[in-house]
Amino acid sequence: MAVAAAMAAAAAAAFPGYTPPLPTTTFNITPVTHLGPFTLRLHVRPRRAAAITAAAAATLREVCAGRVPDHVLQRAEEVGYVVPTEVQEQSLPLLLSGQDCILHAQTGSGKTLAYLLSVFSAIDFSRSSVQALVVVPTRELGIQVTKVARLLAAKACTVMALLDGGMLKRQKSWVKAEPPAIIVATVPSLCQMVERRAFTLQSIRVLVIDEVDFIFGSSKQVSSLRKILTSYSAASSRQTIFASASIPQHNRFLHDCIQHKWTKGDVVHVHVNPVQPMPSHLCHKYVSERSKKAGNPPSTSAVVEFLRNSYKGSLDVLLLEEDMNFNARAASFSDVKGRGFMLVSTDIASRGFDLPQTSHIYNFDLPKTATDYLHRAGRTGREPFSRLECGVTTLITEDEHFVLQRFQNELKFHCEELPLESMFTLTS
Ligand SMILES: Nc1ncnc2c1ncn2[C@@H]1O[C@H](COP(=O)(O)OP(=O)(O)OP(=O)(O)O)[C@@H](O)[C@H]1O
Repeated sequence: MAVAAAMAAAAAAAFPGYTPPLPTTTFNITPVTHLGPFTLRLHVRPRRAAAITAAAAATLREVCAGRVPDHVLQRAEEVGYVVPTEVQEQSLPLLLSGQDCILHAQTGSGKTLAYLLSVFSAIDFSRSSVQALVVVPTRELGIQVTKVARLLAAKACTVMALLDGGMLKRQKSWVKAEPPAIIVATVPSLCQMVERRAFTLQSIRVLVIDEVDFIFGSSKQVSSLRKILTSYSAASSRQTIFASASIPQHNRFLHDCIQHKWTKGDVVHVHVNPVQPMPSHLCHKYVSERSKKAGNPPSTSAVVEFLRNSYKGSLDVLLLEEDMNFNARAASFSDVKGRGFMLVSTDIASRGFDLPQTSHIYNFDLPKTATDYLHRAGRTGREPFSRLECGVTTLITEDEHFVLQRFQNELKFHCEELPLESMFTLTS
């Protein structure tokens, strides 16, 4: 279970570059099951926005000139997207010329804006038809991407979210009556709508699959994803963009893209920071805990209950996990965007979740794979705060040392042992 501890303000999520004043706070937590009588000290630091890429040669407006409508660029600037991040600088010239692309860059590097600008450059704002489709793995990521797309579109076109737990029946008649230009969808909701003939994907100009390795890795979703890529629309008639911070065996994936006609034959792999997949400013620590049993993390509800009792009145502790109903998930999600908080979450929040001011991640269990570790860690150290040092602390058992070492070798990062006594204060 990943525990993202952060002091954040909603405005920072919606308006990059905005820095609300934050107090420095140290929280003492007594972890729940295996740690018994210890107090865990959580430090939450205030952090200031860093100037993003002062050294970047051109502004976003210059990179997109003549390709992205002026009103979209205007909105982007108002929101705070002025200078392109590295992945945007590298990919936008290709994306805006209509090239199929695999965007492969570190977590929090700004892939969403890169592919959305491509979407806005390709759609015809005067046409009433579904022209762009962004496929996401989770409802929460869908809400986030929809929000950025709406922010950029202002009222120039409609962006509809077709997400699990949504009102698909009602949305079906809306899509038919007034087709939105852009749809952001999870795979099951999208397939339901297409199978019920609410709309076709024939007129799609841009198809984006975000967190592509995650969706391909789900046995439940993979056959539907293949249909979206090949049966419902043809690669030759659209621009196809895949995005993720991790594309294991990317050469093989590139080969498959061409072989299976998921993309055109001249698809480009934009790989930013290939040598260092993990953002370098993250500070990794681990605590070896003798009484902890591998693969036996405390339940989320136990952790939440404990933390809520410990922080009554001083800190909001929120929960986000798959088992919650969609309304409760939506409430938690909008709450975390609203004020300072500590979020207790399962891996549902480990992909794409963008809370830019998250400064600490606490892994109560060791993630199963190096890729999972990378994505959980990537919830911190995100643009525009990425130049500041952020921390990832993982509780492991003695048996898990070698697994963590394997992750370090694979992702090329260094994880320092945190002596138990510097992290815990004996309270009994
Ligand atoms: N050019 C820019 N200027 C300022 N902020 C930016 C810029 N581009 C993106 N951001 C901000 O950077 C943060 C991370 O962006 P985004 O969510 O797109 O990352 P990502 O690469 O998709 O990460 P992940 O792989 O974790 O999903 C967001 O808060 C976004 O608003």
